[in-house]
Amino acid sequence: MLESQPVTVLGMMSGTSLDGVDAALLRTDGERIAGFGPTAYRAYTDSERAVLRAALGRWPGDDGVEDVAELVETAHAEIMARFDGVELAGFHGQTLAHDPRGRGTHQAGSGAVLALVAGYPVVWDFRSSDIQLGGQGAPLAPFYHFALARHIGAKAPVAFLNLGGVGNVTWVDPSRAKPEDEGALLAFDTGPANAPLDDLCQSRLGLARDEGGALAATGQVDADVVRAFLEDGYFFRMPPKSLDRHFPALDGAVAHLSDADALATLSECAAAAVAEGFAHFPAEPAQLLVCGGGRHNADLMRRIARRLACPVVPVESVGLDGDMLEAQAFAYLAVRVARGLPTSCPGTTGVAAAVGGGQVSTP
Ligand SMILES: Nc1ncnc2c1ncn2[C@@H]1O[C@H](COP(=O)(O)OP(=O)(O)OP(=O)(O)O)[C@@H](O)[C@H]1O
Ligand SMILES: CC(=O)N[C@H]1[C@@H]2OC[C@@H](O2)[C@@H](O)[C@@H]1O[C@H](C)C(=O)O
Repeated sequence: MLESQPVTVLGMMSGTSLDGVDAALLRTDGERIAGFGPTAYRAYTDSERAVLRAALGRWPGDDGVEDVAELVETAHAEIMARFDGVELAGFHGQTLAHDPRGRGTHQAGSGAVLALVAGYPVVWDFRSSDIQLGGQGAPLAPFYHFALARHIGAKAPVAFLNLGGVGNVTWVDPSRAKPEDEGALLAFDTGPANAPLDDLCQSRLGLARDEGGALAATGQVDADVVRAFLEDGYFFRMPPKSLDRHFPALDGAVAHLSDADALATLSECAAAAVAEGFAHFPAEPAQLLVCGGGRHNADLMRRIARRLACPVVPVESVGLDGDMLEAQAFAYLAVRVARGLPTSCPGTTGVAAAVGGGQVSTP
């Protein structure tokens, strides 16, 4: 176990949007944030992304999964080589499938391989033990959100929203001493966010995304589609709850619409899902701090803000880096795992009691 002194830890996240690997250095003792360090991004090439996309929904042992793991490890080894002075790393891996109450969760890539390549310990497989103990295995960033809320000096409850391929929110009461204390955190996945937008851009337009939401902003929302979407059972479940990247209720839902109308409608669905999530919060947050690539989508941000009473602002407004926050989260969680501290609790994943998830692999 590490001493309770800050260490220099590298966090790496390859998210459900399949855009690339984010990496960030953090100085932390796993409780307080002592400082932020350099960051790096390694985009997947079009052909790598096609391989990842084709592997979505696959489980360990399925055809081709070992090749995907190797692709993920190679991309991460490349980004690790760009950092000096790293004492420990947190490696999330690439989620290919997530079914917490069924087959479990599958993050491709081995931290044991990366520890050998890098020559320092790597913490990985963050989600399995939470699921084994009855939790959702996601979201895991909330313990880091708690540390951030205290780091920015929040005095009243605030909420973080990550707009990745999937959306997830964390309501934080910064007056509690520890993240696992009752009432400190409530977190869950809100619903699909950018993934359906990207998938539509890819399949209809051959584009990776709708830059800034420009095309969606010119479209008309089909309110019937949004209404039907909100009738999905997911929105009637009490949190904590988590999602796979694939949200079946949206399959074919906008097939009858023009490109612009389809994007506007999917964007409105993502915003409506966030607003539905707000209804579960114990109290209105002072502000909604948004991270993840979706905060660059002005159309989506406008739609979310229109549906909420509190200010909706990018995390940059409180001095944080919204593109690297999840990578930092896995750096922070890695130190917690190394120190034997919990990384999830009933309020974040629904696990029966606070638990630390993750394996530590040494070179
Ligand atoms: N300028 C932009 N305009 C529109 N969308 C954008 C922009 N920049 C990023 N995005 C979208 O943000 C997403 C990437 O965000 P991010 O890297 O936070 O997601 P992720 O970490 O892969 O996903 P998750 O958090 O679900 O694991 C992509 O879906 C991309 O289309
Ligand atoms: C299984 C999985 O990879 N889930 C991701 C995904 O992307 C966003 C949302 O769904 C969240 O639950 C989670 O990632 C973040 C980093 C988390 O665990 O907090």
